[in-house]
Amino acid sequence: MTQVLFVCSGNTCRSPLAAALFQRALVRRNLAAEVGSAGVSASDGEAASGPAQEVAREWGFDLSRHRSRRAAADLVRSAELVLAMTEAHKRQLLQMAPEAAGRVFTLAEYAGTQGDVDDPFGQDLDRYRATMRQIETLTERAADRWERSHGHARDRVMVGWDHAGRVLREPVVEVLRQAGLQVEETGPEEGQPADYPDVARQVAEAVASGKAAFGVLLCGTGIGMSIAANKVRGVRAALCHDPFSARMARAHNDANVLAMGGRVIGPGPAGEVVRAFLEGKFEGGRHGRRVEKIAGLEHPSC
Ligand SMILES: O=C[C@H](O)[C@H](O)[C@H](O)COP(=O)(O)O
Repeated sequence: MTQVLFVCSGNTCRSPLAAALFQRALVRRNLAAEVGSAGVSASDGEAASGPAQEVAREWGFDLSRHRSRRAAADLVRSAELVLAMTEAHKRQLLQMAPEAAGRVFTLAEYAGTQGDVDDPFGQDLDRYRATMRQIETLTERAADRWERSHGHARDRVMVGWDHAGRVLREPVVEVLRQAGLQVEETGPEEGQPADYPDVARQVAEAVASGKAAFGVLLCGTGIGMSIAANKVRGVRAALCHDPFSARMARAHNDANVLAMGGRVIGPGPAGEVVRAFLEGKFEGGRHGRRVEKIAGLEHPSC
């Protein structure tokens, strides 16, 4: 499966160059992903254009075996991330596969900036080189972002508590460490009070920014923590006090924060809930569509 798909018009120049540069940026970061490219108006089976092959060679790549393919709806739907060279390509992709909303960006947008990647088609070699440099800058930044969400952060979890949730801190952290995860902790010392929104905010922002793969929040009931964490864009906090709910929170809701209450559940059962949360795997499919709709609620249209 193509995990990261770069898309331009004909898939003979910009997108194969971007795929090659992004792949190299990942290798340099010790990361691996299936990277591919396609074109919204491509014919299948065309070689990369002569000048594209030439600049690729200058940068140390061999595009001679590249063959173009059309960015069909299935390909777009199945990719984890789709990076379009221009806003127009992005619009076309979303028209073709609206359910991919939230996974389709322009390359510049995903790289934290804006603008289209220039099309050098029919221009001299210097224009191709300029485009290559532009893509190189953007793919480096895109790889940094990919690393934040897929790199070492994959093993990092943040646990936060207030005075009433502190009782669960130890069993929760122990289960996470046993699972081989790196745990970052935040919360008051024994006997010190804390306002749960302050703690929830720290953990939720770490998750939303990709610094932590997920978070665990502990207060008296888990309710305040879950309400507060869910105010942070990109966070899906689930309040769970039984293993079934915890597993389903991952499987159906792709929850990235687990909230529990130290006045509701004991240390042993809390450990079981964390184990179930870790075991749960997001099922995608119809659940993916629904999670996209949750994300849509974060960007009201009026
Ligand atoms: O939802 C909120 C949490 O359960 C808090 O931990 C709780 O409200 C703290 O209450 P108190 O300040 O009375 O210990």
